[in-house]
Amino acid sequence: MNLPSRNSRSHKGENGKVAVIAGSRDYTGAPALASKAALRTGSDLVKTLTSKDIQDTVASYSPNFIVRSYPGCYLSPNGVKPALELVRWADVTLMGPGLSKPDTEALKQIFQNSQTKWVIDADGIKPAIEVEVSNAIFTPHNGEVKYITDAYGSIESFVEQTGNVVVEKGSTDKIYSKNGVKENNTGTSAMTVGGTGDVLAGIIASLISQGLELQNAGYTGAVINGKAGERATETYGSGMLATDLIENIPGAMKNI
Ligand SMILES: NC(=O)C1=CN([C@@H]2O[C@H](COP(=O)(O)OP(=O)(O)OC[C@H]3O[C@@H](n4cnc5c(N)ncnc54)[C@H](O)[C@@H]3O)[C@@H](O)[C@H]2O)[C@@H](O)CC1
Ligand SMILES: Nc1ncnc2c1ncn2[C@@H]1O[C@H](COP(=O)(O)OP(=O)(O)O)[C@@H](O)[C@H]1O
Ligand SMILES: [Mg+2]
Repeated sequence: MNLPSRNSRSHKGENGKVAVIAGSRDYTGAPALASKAALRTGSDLVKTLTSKDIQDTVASYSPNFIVRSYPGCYLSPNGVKPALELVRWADVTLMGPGLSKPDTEALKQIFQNSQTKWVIDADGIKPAIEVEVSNAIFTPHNGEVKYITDAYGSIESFVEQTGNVVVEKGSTDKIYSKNGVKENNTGTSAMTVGGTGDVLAGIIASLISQGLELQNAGYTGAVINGKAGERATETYGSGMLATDLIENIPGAMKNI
């Protein structure tokens, strides 16, 4: 499995710049979980864009975070400009975790006015499909897959027609791309705890920011997430939290 490599003469930002557009009044954890997971996977810089009402809350979770905001409690039209600026800065943008009730038109405008690589999760999935976003990895759980199958009949025809990659999450993750389907069986049932999908999305975004191709980032990310979950379950059993999983990402990466 090829992981990102770091040369000794790299400078700040060279090992990946990730934008995370996530969170809302309803979910303050998701942006932090995804952002910290991206840093722990090795990206140099992660900038998190969220709603003003939770900006200080998210920033308070770690001095490693760079948190920007748009006015209000949910993504709305006045979030489009800051989002487009952040997308231009980043190597890859993660869109979706915790957005809850984003203004769909604003979300679509961000997708349609950006040329970048995307990781699209949770509340970003349905709008992204509706505007036919490309150059993207989608990370639906079993409930969110319906947005893809309702629109394209099957995940296989979605990836065939769009060239996108899909990580269908579950006890066995299935990674679909034009080259077929790969399975990941790592992980434990303790990973059904809330937030492990937000973590996976951050891991995958980080791997893309460090140079991995979409399909490889999807599969490698799922393996890292599962291995980190196994390590955290050894310590905490079914009391494992998504934050415990994040702290086990570096150890998991060393052993795959
Ligand atoms: N600490 C936090 O801030 C967290 C924020 N989260 C955010 O919460 C929002 C909703 O997340 P979820 O969709 O997980 O939670 P929900 O409970 O809102 O699930 C949405 C729908 O999907 C179904 N569903 C959920 N998980 C499923 C699965 N594995 N298989 C089949 N159906 C499933 C549910 O029954 C429901 O109908 C997302 O934006 C997510 O990013 C979650 O990741 C949990 C942690
Ligand atoms: N039984 C299980 N065994 C291993 N991994 C699991 C199991 N159930 C869920 N997962 C993993 O947990 C994560 C769940 O993602 P998701 O439902 O989006 O969580 P959340 O939205 O709460 O962050 C996925 O990475 C999935 O692979
Ligand atoms: Mg999720």
